[in-house]
Amino acid sequence: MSQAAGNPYAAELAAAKKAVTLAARLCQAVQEDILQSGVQSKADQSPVTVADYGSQILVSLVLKMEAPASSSFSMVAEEDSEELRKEGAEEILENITELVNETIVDDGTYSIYFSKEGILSAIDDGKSEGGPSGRHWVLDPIDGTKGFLRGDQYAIALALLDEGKVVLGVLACPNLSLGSIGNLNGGSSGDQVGALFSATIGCGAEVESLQGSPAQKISVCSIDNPVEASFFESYEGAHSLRDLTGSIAEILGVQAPPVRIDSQAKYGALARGDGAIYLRFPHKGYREKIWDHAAGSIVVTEAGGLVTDASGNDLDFSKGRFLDLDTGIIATNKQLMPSLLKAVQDAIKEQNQAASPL
Ligand SMILES: Nc1ncnc2c1ncn2[C@@H]1O[C@H](COP(=O)(O)O)[C@@H](OP(=O)(O)O)[C@H]1O
Ligand SMILES: [Mg+2]
Ligand SMILES: [Mg+2]
Ligand SMILES: [Mg+2]
Repeated sequence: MSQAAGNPYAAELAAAKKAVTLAARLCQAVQEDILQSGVQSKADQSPVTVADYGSQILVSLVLKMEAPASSSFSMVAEEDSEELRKEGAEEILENITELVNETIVDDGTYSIYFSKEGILSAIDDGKSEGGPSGRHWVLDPIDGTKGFLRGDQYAIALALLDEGKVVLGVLACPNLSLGSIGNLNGGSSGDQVGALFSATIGCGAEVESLQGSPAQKISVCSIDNPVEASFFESYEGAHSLRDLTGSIAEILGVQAPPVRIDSQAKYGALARGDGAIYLRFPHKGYREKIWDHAAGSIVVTEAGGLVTDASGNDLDFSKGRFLDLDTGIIATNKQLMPSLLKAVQDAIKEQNQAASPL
């Protein structure tokens, strides 16, 4: 049964899929011709490209045009216009404007033209604070910008929060193969690239090709012996503590080396059973943002998996732009979660003892 049947969020799901598919087209065009000159540094020194901004504008445009306006539009998104309003940013603003207008014309659905001022204000559509009441779209226009710049994995990640809960998520992964990327479920369409994952609460998770193919139900792997498991983690060493993830894997008895890829493509791959575990342990003091996990986590939970913090608590997306947790995030299937949680606690204890021996 497809997610469309009996899905209370069917219209929103259709709008979300259309939005990330159009944004993916823009991102692919930019990645093919990476505009190094178009890479900006944000105040926290993280990279942002014309494609991050362009993707954010296209997603908000499509959602405003297509999603039913049951209440006023609210979106919690990663990018804002601050850097683009600064002196010296004229050229990049010009590039974004051109890129967005060209993508809209090529697509042909909308007769809309953005001025530069229109571009700036469309980016700021994403300034909502979210929270526990009402509906809020949650967008990461390019998750894994570092992977995007390297020509590797990235995702356009869009979710819908309803009364503080994630009720829908879509993940466009333009560089992810439709076949398995792990060694667990030996996919058959390995050469085809461009995956679109989607999930709605209570309706399961699916994957289809970004080019448009019938959606197929997906589910997490059924491994219950950690020795047979493999785990995903960030490609970027700075995004997760590898000493800790290494000792968790060792305690569990995981034999396979970690699969390191960028972005929420990790959640998508986990949801279709390419690997069994996802570990993410940022350095102390790092605050996780809701757009880095909202879409990915519902894709995994609707595929039958679990996503929790390091103590086993559900992630709480109702607290605003940040996730309120100070440990890490782990995801796996229901069979492995108890032993994973124990291994996480043991590894953290070991690490704390090593840091302050009696
Ligand atoms: N020091 C850090 N620790 C953990 N995550 C970080 C980080 N610095 C940046 N990030 C986040 O890691 C995301 C990428 O995750 P991954 O490592 O799984 O590819 C980034 O998303 P963006 O690329 O959207 O900025 C960013 O939000
Ligand atoms: Mg970023
Ligand atoms: Mg991100
Ligand atoms: Mg991003």
